[in-house]
Amino acid sequence: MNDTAQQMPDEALPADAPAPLLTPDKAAHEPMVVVENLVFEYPGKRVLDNISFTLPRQSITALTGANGVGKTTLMRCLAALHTPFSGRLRVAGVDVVAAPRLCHRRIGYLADFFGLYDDLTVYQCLSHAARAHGVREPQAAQLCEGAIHRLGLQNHCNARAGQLSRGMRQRLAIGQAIVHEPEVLLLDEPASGLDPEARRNLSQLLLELRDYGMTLLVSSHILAELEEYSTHLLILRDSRHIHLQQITENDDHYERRLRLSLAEPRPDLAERLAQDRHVEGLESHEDAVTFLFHGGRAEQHALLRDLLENGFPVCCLSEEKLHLSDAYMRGIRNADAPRWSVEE
Ligand SMILES: Nc1ncnc2c1ncn2[C@@H]1O[C@H](COP(=O)(O)OP(=O)(O)OP(=O)(O)O)[C@@H](O)[C@H]1O
Repeated sequence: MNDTAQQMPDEALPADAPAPLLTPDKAAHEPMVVVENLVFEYPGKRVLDNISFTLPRQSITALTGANGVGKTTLMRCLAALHTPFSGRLRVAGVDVVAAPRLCHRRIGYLADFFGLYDDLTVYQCLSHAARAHGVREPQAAQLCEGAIHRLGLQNHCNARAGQLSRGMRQRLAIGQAIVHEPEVLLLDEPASGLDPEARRNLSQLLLELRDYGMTLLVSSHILAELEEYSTHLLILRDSRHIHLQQITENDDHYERRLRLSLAEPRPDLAERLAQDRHVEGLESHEDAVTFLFHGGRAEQHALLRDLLENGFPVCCLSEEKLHLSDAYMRGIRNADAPRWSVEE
């Protein structure tokens, strides 16, 4: 589908128009998700008040925040299931408010409490979902086969949904959300109720979908699990404040925690490090110091060179894994941050 078609309101979309297939290179200049000044209200209650952010293509963003802050509401707005009071929402190049049906074809959405047709087989569930997204034969059969393969459901095709385990039901529900090969996948608490092995499989699956070209937004309260696959962290702090942070390396500049140890102790080490503007959150340990470093490889090299030139006997400078819970606590606490804060 070309860009002109993307701008068409839903009235111009034939009911039986085939669903668009994943085209990762389309409209590559625009972020995959663009939210500008989003306002949403339930009767008498404003839940989202002027929220703005963008999500890059092929990212996996962990959406988190306190219970009741509005994560599900935000997802439902993005999925064109809630109509905002005001604001601009574009997903995969589509204006969500002007063209919700077209948007549904570009998006896969898994609700926090999803239902399945328990009497249908796995294959029938997927086939029904594909057709509901406007896909016709023979493409529907091809897409069902693709989803079955991608989700490892080969041995369950003829099983009824009602007979599946919790983990397999979750897989099938994700299969229904991706069968039409959407560009954006929204998953609301996808890991709830899954055992550790099923969670690990889910993490692997989400990474594979990202590698396949999808952009994912995943809400969860379980930060350790989000950490396994997320590239970005989106914290809804309250109805008016949202914080976006890149948490894995996809270019040279990203926040990392470094550990530095010396061959012999130097009492002036902390003071020296604190002079570097890229260094923050210094902590002294028995045999090392750790700190957050906001800079690229060149800045890290400059820091090391400076220490060596000033006679610090550096014996090790290594990177520690940055825990999502640290990033979350800093993002949540950062009350002085602007309403839309971004950290890269
Ligand atoms: N249909 C509704 N009518 C009125 N208020 C609602 C409705 N749905 C949700 N709310 C309220 O809107 C706020 C945001 O709810 P939402 O479900 O989006 O939060 P959440 O961050 O997803 O919560 P949780 O982490 O508990 O799943 C809550 O205060 C909730 O009570």
